[in-house]
Amino acid sequence: MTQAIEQHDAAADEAAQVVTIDNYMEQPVVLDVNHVEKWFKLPTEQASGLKQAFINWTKGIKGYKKQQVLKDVTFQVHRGEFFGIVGRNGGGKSTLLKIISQIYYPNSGSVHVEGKLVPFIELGVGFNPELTGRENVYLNGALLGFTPEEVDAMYDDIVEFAELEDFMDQKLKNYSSGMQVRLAFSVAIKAQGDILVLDEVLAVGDEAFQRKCDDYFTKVRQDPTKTVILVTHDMSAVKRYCTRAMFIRNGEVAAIGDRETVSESYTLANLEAAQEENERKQQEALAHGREEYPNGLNERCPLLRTYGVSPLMLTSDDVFRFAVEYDFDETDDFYLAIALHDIRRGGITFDTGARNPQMHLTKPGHHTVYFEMPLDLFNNGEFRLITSLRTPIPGDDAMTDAVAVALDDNACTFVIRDPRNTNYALINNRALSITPISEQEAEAAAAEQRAHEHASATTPAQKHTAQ
Ligand SMILES: Nc1ncnc2c1ncn2[C@@H]1O[C@H](COP(=O)(O)OP(=O)(O)OP(=O)(O)O)[C@@H](O)[C@H]1O
Repeated sequence: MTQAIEQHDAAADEAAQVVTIDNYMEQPVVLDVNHVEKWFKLPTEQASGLKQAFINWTKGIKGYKKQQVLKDVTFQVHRGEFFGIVGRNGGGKSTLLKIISQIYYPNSGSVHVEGKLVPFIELGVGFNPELTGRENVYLNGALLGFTPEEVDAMYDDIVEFAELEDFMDQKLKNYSSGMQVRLAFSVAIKAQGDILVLDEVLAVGDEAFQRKCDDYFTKVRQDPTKTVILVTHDMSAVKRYCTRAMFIRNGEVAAIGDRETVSESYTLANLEAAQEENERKQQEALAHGREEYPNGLNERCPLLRTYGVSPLMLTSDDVFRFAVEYDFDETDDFYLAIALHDIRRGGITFDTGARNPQMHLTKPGHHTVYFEMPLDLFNNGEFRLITSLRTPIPGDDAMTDAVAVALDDNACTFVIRDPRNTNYALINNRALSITPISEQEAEAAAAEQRAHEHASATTPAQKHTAQ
């Protein structure tokens, strides 16, 4: 009995040490990034010879332009944290990881690392295709600063995790790319480092290996001595593992803090960027004419797009206002049909119907129409409005032809993020509630409903007779 209690206490102590958003500040800082700036010189005008170089110099032409990739990046990671870094392509995440891993040096600012850092940021670095799997493990171990004896001690573990027991004496060049990734990743995580730096590793390997990585991350998250810094585009990975996260946008820290807030800022930035990009493409197409039509559009209807007029991230209290821009010149009798697609849960949540009188359009040509939709029923989620332009089929009151559909970039995606919405259901608990009642209340209410049903089923004439 005493032993059982002791065991329980030990487990409780261990659990108490798991680093979370609430206690990470109590842990020592293991990565301190201070005002880091990084730029690259991109060549502009090549000097073809000494003479040209001299002429360029006299004219003050530098022959390169400075591309600033990181701007005043400052953050700290504490021991035991699982720290996520997110951002769009080209935002500077990999460059930051390379600076943290001392592959690049910053142009200004400083990085201080406490403990042994193991990077897994680019496949192939530290591996030689002409060597066997076994030799590569030792080579990589040496590059990470381990002695051959230390690699001996972890070798079996690495091979077992990679599930490559039968292949270790084959040359790496004969491995499939998935096998190479497995070996490299196994070395990185089984090497007994203090800080593991990973770039997009979740996107590699087959399903079974990913599950294994998933188990590993779940375990390492509970270990207060191991720190993980993970760059990913996968918001579900951020929400599953990370203590905290940081969003890097155009080389700057756009958001840092709890994983929900950061992944929301990232989602919003993506939605806004997609909408801006779509707008730009439309303008370009209108100015220069189209060579080919986007998915869903055609010569008859070269433009149909739905876009948010309201912000794209809203709460259940908001009303979402959006616009549908179209270009259709054939008839004065056509309709829009709008379907609301629930991206998170799947399926069409709502559909206006193909011949909704409110969606009847009468102006051919290039126009924009505006709509509003209250969101008070909905829970948190991501929703996409898919619009189609339809013409009635002559002689049929119900059927229509879909002339064009606003899909992909032409559809509009918005998200509802309301801190009051806590469950997964589509309809929020202010729109619909399920409340516990007693058996007596249930029986009494049901009896009343039955009596009411009976009374309304009885015709007035019968009622009269009964009286
Ligand atoms: N060695 C280099 N020389 C010149 N420019 C570079 C170099 N490395 C990165 N860049 C530039 O720096 C910018 C940031 O790149 P980086 O790879 O850090 O972004 P990222 O956020 O990791 O993107 P992704 O998600 O696509 O991996 C890009 O514009 C890239 O072209």
